[in-house]
Amino acid sequence: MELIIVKNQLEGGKAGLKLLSQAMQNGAKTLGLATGSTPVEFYNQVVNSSLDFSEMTSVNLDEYVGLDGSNEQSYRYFMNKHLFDEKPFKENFLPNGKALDLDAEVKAYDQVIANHPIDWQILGIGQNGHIGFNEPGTKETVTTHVVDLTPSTIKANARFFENEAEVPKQAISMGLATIMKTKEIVLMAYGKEKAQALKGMIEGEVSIDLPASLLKKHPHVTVIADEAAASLLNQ
Ligand SMILES: N[C@@H]1[C@@H](O)[C@H](O)[C@@H](COP(=O)(O)O)O[C@@H]1O
Repeated sequence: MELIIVKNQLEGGKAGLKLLSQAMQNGAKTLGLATGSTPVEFYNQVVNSSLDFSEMTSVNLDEYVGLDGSNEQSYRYFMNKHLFDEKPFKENFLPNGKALDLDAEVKAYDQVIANHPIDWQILGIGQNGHIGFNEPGTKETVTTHVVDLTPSTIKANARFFENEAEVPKQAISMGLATIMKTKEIVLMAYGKEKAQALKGMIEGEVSIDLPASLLKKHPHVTVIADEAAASLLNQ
């Protein structure tokens, strides 16, 4: 696991863009994308770059159950706004949060990923160490699945909604096994709220109590952290 410490999110976005450009030069065709506040500056950098995505495919990590793409809090809406409207891809996949049959939807999404193996995956990290929406205690072997969000994640994500009661209680998320299969991972962490999770991930034992720690077993992970997120590290 390689660690790049940057001054702030802007520098982190630039570092991420550099890694993405290299991956695309090396033939990456399918990008695994993430939402949340963490990758916003990275997407800004991408939008302002000369990179061309017209032959690229994207597969997103997750989506809230019950929200469709016209809902401003949906991850589809977020991705359109921050990236896809500005940089058209050949195709963009996200789980369908409005699917009537969620079992069928998770199977269909696994098939999408099987058809488009992810070359380069971007990740944020939850304050409790979740990646995607794989909360502590999730099985390491899961692929796409429906998740009951933990109270702490609902609370953390409430800032994007009018109030906490509006936050969906479930999401569809790529599983840990899916994430571990991606060829290259870039995880970004910014702010002191992420310092504890980052320390646990980098310096702690591999444990499902902190899902991001599994990434230690992945052969190609780069962590981009700002000074606040890296402030508890022993170095
Ligand atoms: N499902 C998303 C994750 O993909 C994201 O990495 C994390 C951190 O969010 P933020 O970047 O806003 O801190 O929480 C959300 O719950």
